[in-house]
Amino acid sequence: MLKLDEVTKEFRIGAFGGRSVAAVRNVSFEVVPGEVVSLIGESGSGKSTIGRMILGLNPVTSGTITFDGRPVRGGKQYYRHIQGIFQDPFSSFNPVFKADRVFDLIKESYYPSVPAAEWAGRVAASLRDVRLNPDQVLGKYPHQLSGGQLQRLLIARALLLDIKLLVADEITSMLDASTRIDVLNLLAELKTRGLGVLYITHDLSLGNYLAERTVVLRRGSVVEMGLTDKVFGDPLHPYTRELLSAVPRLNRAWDDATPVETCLYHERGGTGALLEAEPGHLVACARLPAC
Ligand SMILES: Nc1ncnc2c1ncn2[C@@H]1O[C@H](COP(=O)(O)OP(=O)(O)OP(=O)(O)O)[C@@H](O)[C@H]1O
Repeated sequence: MLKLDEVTKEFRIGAFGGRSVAAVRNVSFEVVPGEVVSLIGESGSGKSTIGRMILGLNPVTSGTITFDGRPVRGGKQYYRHIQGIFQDPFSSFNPVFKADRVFDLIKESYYPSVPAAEWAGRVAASLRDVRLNPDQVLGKYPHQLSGGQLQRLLIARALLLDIKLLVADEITSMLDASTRIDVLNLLAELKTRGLGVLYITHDLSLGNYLAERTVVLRRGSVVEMGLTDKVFGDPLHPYTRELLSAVPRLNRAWDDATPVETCLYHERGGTGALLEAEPGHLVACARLPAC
């Protein structure tokens, strides 16, 4: 369904754009229908940049991103199948309009000929799908709804389309613990309907809870990926181990703590490409500059 092949993103920086910074380097992975893939890594590792490229909001510098075999192109038809939901639900709503205007916009763009009564029925069904009571959320302004309700409203909006892939970028990080679990359970339920989810998070426990497969990103490069059970149960890259064992410590950054001398592959002539440690479990050499 979604395939990233050697995707690199460089941003021009500096006063006249004279320098560039590589935010994402040679990243390849796939998301298939009915699967949650979690993309994890510390702040600045390139997770959101990948999400934005998939959503057609940032162009790739090199490599390809394809959806059902076709390159990402943005536009109405693309967004019929792929939707993104972001960390701060309030930023997705215009505070001067009622929150349910997001449904009107979908109707105007995609279903102009659907009669109003039928559309109201579809909206109500979609809200119930995300366990919202239409009577409690329709007709309200964004500030009258909670963050969790707004996130679910956005998922309900996506469900009104013929959605196949949801890019969920830190969508639970602003929610309280119980609402977070509700939204995660909702995502878990959606995948049973065949939806693919790219779940972007820096919170390892949430990725573990939800995802069939996990991609670990460090400084724009994939350092390890595979079945979540394998990556979490038998982490091979020192950075993954450090992430998994990390208890926040005020005076110590992850980078300082990463022991690169324990790389399993360097002595075997690792080239920077991911090596298959066991079927479906890939890991990078930890001593190479890209790591
Ligand atoms: N428009 C931009 N121009 C220049 N640099 C950018 C731009 N967007 C992102 N970057 C840089 O790219 C790198 C990756 O950023 P990105 O937002 O993808 O990281 P992230 O893993 O999502 O971080 P966080 O978890 O904090 O959101 C960072 O170094 C960031 O400063």
